[in-house]
Formats: sequence, structure tokens, C-alpha cells
Amino acid sequence: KGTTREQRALKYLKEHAREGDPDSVLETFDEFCRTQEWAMNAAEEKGDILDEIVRELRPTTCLELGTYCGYSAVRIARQLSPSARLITVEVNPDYAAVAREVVKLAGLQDKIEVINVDSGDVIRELKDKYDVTKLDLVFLDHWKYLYIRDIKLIEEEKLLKKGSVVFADNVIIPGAPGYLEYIRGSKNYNSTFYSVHFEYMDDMKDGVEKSVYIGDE
Ligand SMILES: Nc1ncnc2c1ncn2CCCCCNC(=O)c1cc(-c2ccc(F)cc2)cc(O)c1O
Ligand SMILES: [Mg+2]
Repeated sequence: KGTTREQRALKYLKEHAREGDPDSVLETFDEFCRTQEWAMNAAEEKGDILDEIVRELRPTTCLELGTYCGYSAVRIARQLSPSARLITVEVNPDYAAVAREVVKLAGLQDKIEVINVDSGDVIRELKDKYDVTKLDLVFLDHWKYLYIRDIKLIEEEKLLKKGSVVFADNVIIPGAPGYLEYIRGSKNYNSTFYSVHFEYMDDMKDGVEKSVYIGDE
């Protein structure tokens, strides 16, 4: 099998999803992960919470760290208003290539920009190179030990404003203990923990953390 799991998922999406229809792409990806091969998508209960956050917040500028195949990028962008956009960062070139195809299949290439770099490098460039003033929504879903490094970078760059939401996946499995301690200990955030099932596994529990920035601009 010369193909990777991510390439097999993309092939399945191209064969079974309705082009230009984000909902169809997500449903089809979930079907693939339930019937063919598991993949680390922020899906099902995690996706439902993400949907609710985007619906309530109506963010203009979103940042996602850890694109993987673009599942959560599509999930976020399908609810964004016409002028809103999502910048999603993926250090793995193979994942980034598949994600760009998934975004195109969903017809969301005008709202989503996939950047193939390490998150640590892009955060410092968001203002100058990516014309970002403030981030309304940050979704942390890349390497778990990097969550704390990157939230500190985002704070240093003064990219958050009162009401900005930082949403973190996998705070139980694989876990992000350093991040949880930091964000829950910080007076600049109000954090809420949600116990959820691990993606596509009905007998495993994970957790996601929603933190609202209340600190100084
Ligand atoms: N500095 C950077 N910047 C951008 N991308 C970057 C990066 N550094 C890395 N990446 C690229 C992301 C690497 C994947 C991150 N996600 C994960 O590692 C992840 C793993 C599991 C999982 C849990 C238990 C298991 F048994 C198996 C898998 C579930 C999930 O929901 C996950 O999100
Ligand atoms: Mg995840």
C-alpha cells in the first residue's frame, strides 16, 4: 500500500463527498473514520462544542494550530461570515497537502489559508505578514507539549482581546498538563472543561478546554 492513511481518506472524500458542500465533506470524513480507518479529527462531541463556540462568537479572524487533514478547519470555516477567515498551521508537509485538497473539495479555499510551517514561527509574523490585528478564536490541536509555548507567544504578540476564545483539544488524551495548569492558573482567562468522548471511540473519554480571554488588551 504505497498510500498513507491521509491519502486514503482524501481519496474516499473525493469519491463519496458532494463537491463544494462542507457538511457533506465532514459527514463523509466521519463515515470514513467510523467504517474504514480512524483519524485524529476533532469530530463528534468535540466538533459539536466547536460549532457552538463559532456560532456564538461569530469570529472574524481565527487561528488553528495543527491542521492535520483539515477536518476542523472545514468545521470552523463552514460557519464563518463572508468576510471572516481562518489561518490554519500545519508543520507536516504531507498533512498540509492533503488539507489543502480537503479545503478545496469543501469549496472553502477563500476562507481558509493553510500554512505549512511550525506554529512557533508563524505566530510572530501574524501581524506583519498575515495582516492580523487580533485573534477572535484560537484552536489548539497540534503537538500537545507546544500548547503552552504557543499560547504564551500569542499573549506576547498581544493578539488576544477581551472575549477572544482559546479552545484546546486533547487536554486528557494525549493530555496537555502544563497548558491546563497555566491557563487555569491565569487571571487573564475564564476556563471551562468539557468531558467528551475521544474521536470515533465510544468507550474512551477525552477532554477539551474553552478559555475566554478577559485580560488587558
Ligand atoms: N509546531 C507545529 N506547528 C504546526 N503543526 C504541528 C506542529 N507540531 C506538530 N504539528 C503537526 C500536528 C501533529 C498532530 C497533533 N495532534 C495529535 O497529536 C493528536 C493525537 C491524538 C491521539 C491520541 C491517542 C492516540 F492513541 C493516538 C492519537 C488525538 C488527537 O485529537 C490529536 O490532535
Ligand atoms: Mg486533536
